[in-house]
Amino acid sequence: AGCSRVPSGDALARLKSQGTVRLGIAGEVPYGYVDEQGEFTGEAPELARVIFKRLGVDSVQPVATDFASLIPGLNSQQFDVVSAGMYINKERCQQVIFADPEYQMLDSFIVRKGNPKNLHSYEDVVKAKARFSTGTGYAEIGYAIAAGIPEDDIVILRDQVAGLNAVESGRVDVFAGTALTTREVVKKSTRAEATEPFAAIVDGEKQIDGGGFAFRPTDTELRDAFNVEIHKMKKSGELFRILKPFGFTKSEMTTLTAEELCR
Ligand SMILES: CC1=N[C@H](C(=O)O)[C@@H](O)CN1
Repeated sequence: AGCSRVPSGDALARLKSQGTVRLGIAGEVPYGYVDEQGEFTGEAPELARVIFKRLGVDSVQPVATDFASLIPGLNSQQFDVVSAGMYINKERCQQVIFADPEYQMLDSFIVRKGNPKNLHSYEDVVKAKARFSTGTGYAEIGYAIAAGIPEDDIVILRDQVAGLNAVESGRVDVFAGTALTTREVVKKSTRAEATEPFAAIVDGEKQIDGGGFAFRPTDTELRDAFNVEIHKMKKSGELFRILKPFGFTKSEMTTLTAEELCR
């Protein structure tokens, strides 16, 4: 305020003086979304509310975009953090920095009821020559390619709701997403179901993903302050209490670190 100056590198001081932090979300239940009452919620925004308050930033403000635009939107200042449960991986770590993950997760498919093509893995999709889809910018694109699904055959959809519609209408056989995303979105459907969660296989290794908050590469102090809080919440059990109402299980809590997931 007034003539006091906040150094551009000090994101936390800037957010404190503004009193609000803008959270990038992708309209994905239960990670970050606006609910039927018009309330902004999700595991990541609810976690952000608690942590930023402790850091001295009182309010959070949503900025909705599609998943593929989260990293570009962060780096072009459209919001201050990505609050969408984004999987931490090597490619993304070259563009943003991550807090340690708040959860770990497997993948799953949305398929037609009864799973007529018997699809339980990316390898099954290849064998059955099934029509495969996933979301724009999703990590699952890479898992499909790693399993041998031709890149040109992958149908890229806006989000999991578009995915459900495409499966229900028979336009595609499968939509891949996080196990939690698929199990949430099929709740509204009588014509589609989610498969059991499974691990994608990349370079012969089973993939366990960890999702966390992303920050601009210059905002290391903000990221570090956020990490201090998240570690305290892991220790006390508060993290699981916040995530549980969004459908997370104990087995989806994690000790993985951003550092190891970035490798
Ligand atoms: C929470 C989430 N994670 C995956 C990813 O990070 O690419 C995608 O499935 C999109 N949504």
